[in-house]
Amino acid sequence: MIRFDHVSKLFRGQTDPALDDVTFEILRGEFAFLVGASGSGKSTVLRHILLEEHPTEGQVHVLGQDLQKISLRKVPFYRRNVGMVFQDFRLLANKTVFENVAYAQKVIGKTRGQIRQAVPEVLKTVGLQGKEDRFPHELSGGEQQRVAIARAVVNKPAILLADEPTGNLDPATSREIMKVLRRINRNGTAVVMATHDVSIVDEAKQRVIELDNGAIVRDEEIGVYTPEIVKYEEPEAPDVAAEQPHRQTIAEAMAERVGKPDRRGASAAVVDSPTTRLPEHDDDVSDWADDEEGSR
Ligand SMILES: Nc1ncnc2c1ncn2[C@@H]1O[C@H](COP(=O)(O)OP(=O)(O)OP(=O)(O)O)[C@@H](O)[C@H]1O
Repeated sequence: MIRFDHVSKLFRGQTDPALDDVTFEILRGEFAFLVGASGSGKSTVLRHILLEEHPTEGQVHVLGQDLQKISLRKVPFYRRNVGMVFQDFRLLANKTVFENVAYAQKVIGKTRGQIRQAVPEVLKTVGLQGKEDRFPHELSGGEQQRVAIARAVVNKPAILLADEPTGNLDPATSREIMKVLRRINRNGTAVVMATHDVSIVDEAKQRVIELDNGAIVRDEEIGVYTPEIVKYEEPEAPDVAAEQPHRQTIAEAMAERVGKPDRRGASAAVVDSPTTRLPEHDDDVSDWADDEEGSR
């Protein structure tokens, strides 16, 4: 559905690439987080998917199309498949909730009847029923973001891109917005979300792709924001006794002197000796156990 093949991006006038040999694939209906420090390249990845940037090297395929081959004329049609939400909502201040969402339908030529059906439906999905006539300044931040999400998905795009959608919201409101995004994802829309929100990522248990200086350094099917650092542990002290070369016991030395009896005889002869070593074979161990028992 979304495939980056060795994508590098060097912005004009820059010496370091914003994307450095980035390769990944996001499947239909997947939910993936993009994480990484500020400037690591998350927004640049999203802007490539939205066809706002072109790679310096490599290819981006979305919905089976090589984006480099889409003619300028077809870009608006392509973008209907990709909804986008931002940290700062970007609503039209002089339009109501209904009008903000309806606008996305109007520009692609939907009829009034279609709009009258689709807008209330999507406002219900994002939990804004009853607030159709409010203006953005009459809404909380979380509600404004719900409007922005409704506007982004009203045309039923296959992909929803979200660039820090919870960046301006408190933790409880962020969680609510996450629920809305998960609901949209469950309805079949792939969601790619760039975020710095540690608890949102940790709680979601979804795919996590981490960028560092434009390169992918981690891609986990079910990831967290920061993987646990593996603690360094001192290696266990070696088992000195086990590593010592075989030292002849008194019994063995005596046995050697009087001819060569079997090992059982030798062991049995020195059962109380403090210098006796444990026998090396299983049959010898059971013999030892019997002898120990008997000597107590
Ligand atoms: N239009 C541009 N011209 C030049 N450099 C740019 C441009 N857009 C982005 N960059 C640079 O590319 C790098 C990646 O930026 P990007 O915005 O993708 O990072 P990010 O991970 O989204 O950061 P943040 O978390 O702060 O949003 C940065 O070094 C940035 O300065």
